[in-house]
Amino acid sequence: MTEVALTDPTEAAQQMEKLQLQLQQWAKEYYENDSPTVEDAEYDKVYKRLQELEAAFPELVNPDSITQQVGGHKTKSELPKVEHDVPMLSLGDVFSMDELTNWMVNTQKSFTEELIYNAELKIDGLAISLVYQEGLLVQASTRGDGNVGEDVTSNIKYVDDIPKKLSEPLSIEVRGEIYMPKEAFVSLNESRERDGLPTFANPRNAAAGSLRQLDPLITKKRKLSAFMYQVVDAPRSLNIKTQSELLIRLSQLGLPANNTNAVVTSTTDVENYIVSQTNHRDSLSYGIDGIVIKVNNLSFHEELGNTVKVPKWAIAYKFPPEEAETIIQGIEWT
Ligand SMILES: NC(=O)c1c(N)nc(OC2CCCC2)nc1O[C@@H]1CCC[C@@H]1O
Repeated sequence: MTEVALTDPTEAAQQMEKLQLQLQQWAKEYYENDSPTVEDAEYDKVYKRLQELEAAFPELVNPDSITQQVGGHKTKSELPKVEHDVPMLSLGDVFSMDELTNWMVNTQKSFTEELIYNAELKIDGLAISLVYQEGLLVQASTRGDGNVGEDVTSNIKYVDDIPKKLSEPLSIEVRGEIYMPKEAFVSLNESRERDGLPTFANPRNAAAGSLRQLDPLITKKRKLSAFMYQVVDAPRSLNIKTQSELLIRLSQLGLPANNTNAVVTSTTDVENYIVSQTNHRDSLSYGIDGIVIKVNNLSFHEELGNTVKVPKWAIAYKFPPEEAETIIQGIEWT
């Protein structure tokens, strides 16, 4: 729509107030939920319109306007798109031991030999794909919708954990989770409070918001880390047979892999692992939102296959949402 040139200051003030509130709402969605409801282009258009009105009526500019905050507005991240040759799947969820047991019983049905599982912490971050050619990192991309993600190659070089060069000249695609350590999250939000900027709702959103930046120097200022847990077509590309071996191999290559996994067979083993890791959760320097149980034998992954969105050979046991400190704990028992 062509904007009508406003001449009446009262009308201009009302329009500026309306645009200001709209932009603040969109910025909040982007920062706090990492789930913007508008395309970047729409945000830019409204932002520019507010700037035009502020230029035409400088006496009406609101000092709290999003245009007046240093870096307050979103950097428009129209990152280039990357198509994933092998879709980056999500994970099916279960929320109780009963459901998890049912899943394990069902999965076992497809095999005569007793299945062995690899239990892993479910890192609360965002999934990433890293393409190495002859050992050199050539591309990094986010999962996106599973088929198309965003190219974050220029930002990933500021994630210290991720090597630019593997210890062997391998050409592989490695996948894992980018996360923001708990401490980095707290200090980032403290500095944003000080600067009057919107804070991030949780470390996962902070990691997503920090990685998916058009300006790599913003990513550079944010402390991001990573744990890798998959190599596409590992049996052929690495001659690896199990998930637990894969995690060891990733470390040997110089990639960050989480070593608190456990090779388990029975539901009792799984339950013991879940209980022990739940107790250990608060002492971790990073957020976890559950436990991932995977069939350890990689050749069975092909046999079990995937649905459109999730693998049939893995499941996520999700922790109950963290209770805010319950009142009881806050009461000084006399
Ligand atoms: N967040 C994690 O710690 C994690 C993990 N330890 N292992 C996997 O295995 C993948 C392999 C194929 C599908 C799931 N996925 C994880 O996170 C997923 C990635 C995308 C959605 C979940 O966050």
